[in-house]
Amino acid sequence: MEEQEGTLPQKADFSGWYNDILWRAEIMDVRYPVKGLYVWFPFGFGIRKRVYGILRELLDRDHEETLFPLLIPEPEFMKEAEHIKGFEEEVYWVTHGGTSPLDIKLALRPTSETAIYPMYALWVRSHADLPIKVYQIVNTFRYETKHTRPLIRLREITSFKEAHTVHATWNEAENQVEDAIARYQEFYDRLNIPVLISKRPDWDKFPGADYTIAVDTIMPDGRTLQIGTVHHLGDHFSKTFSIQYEDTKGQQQYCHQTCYGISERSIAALISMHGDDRGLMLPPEVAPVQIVIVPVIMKKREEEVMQAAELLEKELQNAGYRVKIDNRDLRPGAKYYYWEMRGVPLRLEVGPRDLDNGVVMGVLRSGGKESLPRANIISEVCRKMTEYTAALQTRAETHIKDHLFIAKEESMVNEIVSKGVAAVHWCGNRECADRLEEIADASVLGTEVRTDLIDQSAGNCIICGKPGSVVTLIGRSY
Ligand SMILES: Nc1ncnc2c1ncn2[C@@H]1O[C@H](COS(=O)(=O)NC(=O)[C@@H](N)CS)[C@@H](O)[C@H]1O
Ligand SMILES: [Zn+2]
Repeated sequence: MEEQEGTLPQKADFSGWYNDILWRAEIMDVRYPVKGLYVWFPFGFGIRKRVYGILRELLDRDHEETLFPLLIPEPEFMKEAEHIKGFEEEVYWVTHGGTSPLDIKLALRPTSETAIYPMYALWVRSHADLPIKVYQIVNTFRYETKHTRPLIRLREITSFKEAHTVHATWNEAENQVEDAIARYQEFYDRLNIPVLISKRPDWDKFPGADYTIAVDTIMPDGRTLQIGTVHHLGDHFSKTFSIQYEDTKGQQQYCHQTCYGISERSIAALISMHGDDRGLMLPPEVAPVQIVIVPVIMKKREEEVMQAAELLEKELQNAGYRVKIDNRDLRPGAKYYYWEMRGVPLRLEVGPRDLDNGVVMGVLRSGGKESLPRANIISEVCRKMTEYTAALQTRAETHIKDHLFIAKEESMVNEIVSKGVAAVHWCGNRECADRLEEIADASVLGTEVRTDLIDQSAGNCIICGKPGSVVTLIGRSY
């Protein structure tokens, strides 16, 4: 990629920073000639590969991965009324095969319920076939009319992980919902991304679901980003698609289902959460390059330094690290800038003086310079990576604390949501929510909030004063 001119905007100008870093750190090329469709640069794809590698590791404990077709025949897509209402404005249609019009037009999956569930009706016969826990990681298509944005709001969602499970009872499906939430919490913990988990209000649940639990994070500009959702589908879809099993008494029963999804928004959150004015800051587990070695070339001892650097690279590679030596003909400062932009956790500098003293200079991307004894460099690097990950985790924890505020009265809400998420008491009726959303110019994110950061005891509705109201999150979202 051609060297980029200019400098990365300050992170305080988050929108400018975010757009700029996507190409300056070679994540996504936004120049593709279709609105809402973007191209992964190989470096960005290296991050995606490792992020989704963690997701697969967590799901593969007790799910099976598979693949369903992209194209959905109109009759199947149009079967579930609420689902259609929720997606009819967003679905793309294929109407021709070559020059001949298709007798049945085909939807590009916006999500795959109506592709998968007719097949589940064939797969499920008896109690013994349950539970089914299957997921796929595919591209899906949604004709988003709101402002599209790379990794945040795409028309082709390139990395849509969707899990679809089938159970004998509503309660078993509810247990699966809880299990999925725990898995998502574990996934975001591994990425050091702090999340707020809450139950979406009824008018904002997934079309066709009984209820939706959402995983939100707070972006640097205080707006929330929904980075995962878990839906309890009850028996809505099983009745529509006749997914039934014969129970132990020989009775035909409708199944109960869940589905839960994560997209490349997880990567938008990863970039935004940890990045700073110098670029990305990646957790070691997902960094395409974990360590960069920069040899400090002094004319007379160049040969010796390069040999030492190559030996060090070998040793670290054998220890399992993703290492690169940067021996380009560039000033050291230009090299530091280049790799800091790409979020490399640890830089090791090797110069003649370091050789004489038997040390290697270690510089963590999260800050801090320390000369490390060359003799036990492997354990030293491991120690530094642990220190680095702890720094990311601390930033994550303070980030939520710094952006979540209790609002005791209406007048406080507007100020709070301009820089974070407000926690208020809400009686649960729609009029109060509408009034609240109007005052705050924000939306009700959810109730039954899973966090120990705020006192969850009931209080008086912030709008109508009704006692026994529940703690509710209000925020401005992407
Ligand atoms: N246009 C979009 N661009 C990027 N990510 C999106 C987009 N629309 C939704 N998402 C992400 O995809 C997740 C799942 O989408 S969803 O509509 O909530 N749920 C489903 O589609 C269910 N079938 C679960 S798989 C959302 O939580 C959100 O994080
Ligand atoms: Zn009220």
